[in-house]
Amino acid sequence: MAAEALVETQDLYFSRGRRAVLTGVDLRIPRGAIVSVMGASGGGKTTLLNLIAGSLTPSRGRVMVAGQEPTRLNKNALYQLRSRMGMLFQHSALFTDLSVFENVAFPLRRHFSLPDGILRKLVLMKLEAVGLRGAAGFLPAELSGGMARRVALARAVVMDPMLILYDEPFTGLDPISIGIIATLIKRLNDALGATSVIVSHDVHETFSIADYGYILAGGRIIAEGTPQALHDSPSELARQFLSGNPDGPVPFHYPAPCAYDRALEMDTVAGEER
Ligand SMILES: Nc1ncnc2c1ncn2[C@@H]1O[C@H](COP(=O)(O)OP(=O)(O)OP(=O)(O)O)[C@@H](O)[C@H]1O
Repeated sequence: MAAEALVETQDLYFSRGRRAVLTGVDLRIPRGAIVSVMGASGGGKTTLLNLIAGSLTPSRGRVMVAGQEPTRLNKNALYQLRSRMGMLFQHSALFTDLSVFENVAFPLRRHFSLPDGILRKLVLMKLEAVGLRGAAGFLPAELSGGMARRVALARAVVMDPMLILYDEPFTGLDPISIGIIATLIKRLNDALGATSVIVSHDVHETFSIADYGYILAGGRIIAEGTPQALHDSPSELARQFLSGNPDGPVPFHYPAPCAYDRALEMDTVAGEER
């Protein structure tokens, strides 16, 4: 991973109230790469994407995107930086009362005032790239889940972003649609000369397109490397996650805060004594 980093986090901490979500995350995402972030549910992956997008502010440490710290930028500069990022979330989040064409056109209309002909060409080009030019006039309700995800992908890349953030892009899709989305992520990253970060639980599909991966657990990175190196990782946690094994270092029970746990125990004891 010698290429220049487009995204870098250094000693990144983030807390929600008294709960530490990220505790010292160092991550490096080279320009042009597809990098996956995996880990157990609640491990802070979406939080990490939000920190990269500048929607959350680190409690400590920093996030650099294209040499800038998003949360130190003024409103205008952050808006400019965000306009160079595309985001795709698991629920596709299409505007239900807008056509497929208008959904994809939305970011362009918001940021630029383009002549109709150019706007039309840009939107249809992206719909063509995801194989849905023929569905331009449909409403989201007329699309299958896989088609809706492809429209959301076209919308995420309509501004030719330098960075594309994917949060669970495969969730809820059938195997064929998952394969199509994975292929499109790779193809679009290469065609646009972009950089992609994929948060996903789908190890097989994500590793089929990722150049490098990180595994988050307990707020830290516990393993990193190429997909092959991660499969061979000596970390028991990493192996448990990648194999989906219910038995291992990741506990089944969500840890209750100590005071609450003690209070529950005392309640039970008191109840038994009565
Ligand atoms: N808006 C919020 N307010 C309070 N706590 C939150 C909020 N969003 C997330 N959290 C907490 O932050 C922690 C990390 O959440 P996050 O969504 O980043 O995890 P994740 O790794 O993406 O999980 P998953 O794989 O289940 O989507 C969790 O403990 C979650 O309960």
